[in-house]
Amino acid sequence: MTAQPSPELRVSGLAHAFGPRAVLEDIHLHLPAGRTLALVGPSGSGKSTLLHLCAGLLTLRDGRIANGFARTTMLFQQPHLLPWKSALDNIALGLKARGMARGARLQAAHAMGRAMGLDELALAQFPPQLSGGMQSRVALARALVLEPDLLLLDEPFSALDIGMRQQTHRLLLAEQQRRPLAVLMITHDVMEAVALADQVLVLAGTPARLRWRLDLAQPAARRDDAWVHRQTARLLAQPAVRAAFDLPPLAHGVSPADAHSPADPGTGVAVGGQARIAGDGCEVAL
Ligand SMILES: Nc1ncnc2c1ncn2[C@@H]1O[C@H](COP(=O)(O)OP(=O)(O)OP(=O)(O)O)[C@@H](O)[C@H]1O
Repeated sequence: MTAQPSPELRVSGLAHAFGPRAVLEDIHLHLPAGRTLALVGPSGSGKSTLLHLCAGLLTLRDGRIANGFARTTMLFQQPHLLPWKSALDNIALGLKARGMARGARLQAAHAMGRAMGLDELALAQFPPQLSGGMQSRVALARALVLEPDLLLLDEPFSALDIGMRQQTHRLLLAEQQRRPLAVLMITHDVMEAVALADQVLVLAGTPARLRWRLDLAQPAARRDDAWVHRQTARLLAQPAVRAAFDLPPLAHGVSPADAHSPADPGTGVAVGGQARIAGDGCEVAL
């Protein structure tokens, strides 16, 4: 018997335009099962457009998107909960749409809601009675209860405070430890990308292209705040990344090596150009 190949999402040579306006150009990415890929970039650089193309919500103009995952679910910035249904019923909605019997779907929704840190009271309440953080958890539970193997995240944690955001990150990572869930996320928060992702891609320009790729080998569950701060500082010290975000060059004498972590230096690569990585002994030219 031959083993089934592991599913993956592969984007090759993607380009997109809205009318005459070219938005994305020459985009390549690869997301295997169980991994997390984060897209960061300035506002208007096409992150949502790329995510929506991967979700099949927009028609691809050029290039190829091969999504080998069987179940893809997308989580939006707004929780989009039904206000007249309890949190529990909101979590169970997708299962209902799948035709699962009421008893079974409520049981599965209850277990996922509890795993997402929602107590009995919260599960019985209606969305307007819940805090923004709890609403986000309900939305995450509603997505995860469908057991997607690819989760597309369109900044769903952006409205959360830092503590709530970190708790939600832990819940997501716990789910990824349970099963090989692949995550493609976009975020404005470079630190969030570095905290969660195995690979960070920086998108910028008009039309936007991938400008930098950072591979992080340290498992996300083992990254602490200090590690995340160091890696983020190191990423933001790269001239190509600074240019992407329109940040001024660093003052002379400040080196990305200052943020070097011997435990896991990560590997940064300028996409489509020469890359010279200071401080980690890794030099890659594409
Ligand atoms: N449906 C649309 N029709 C026309 N132009 C669009 C449409 N959707 C997005 N755009 C334009 O495409 C560009 C990329 O938008 P997109 O929302 O993908 O960027 P983004 O990086 O996600 O931005 P942000 O970080 O602000 O959410 C922007 O200039 C935007 O105005």
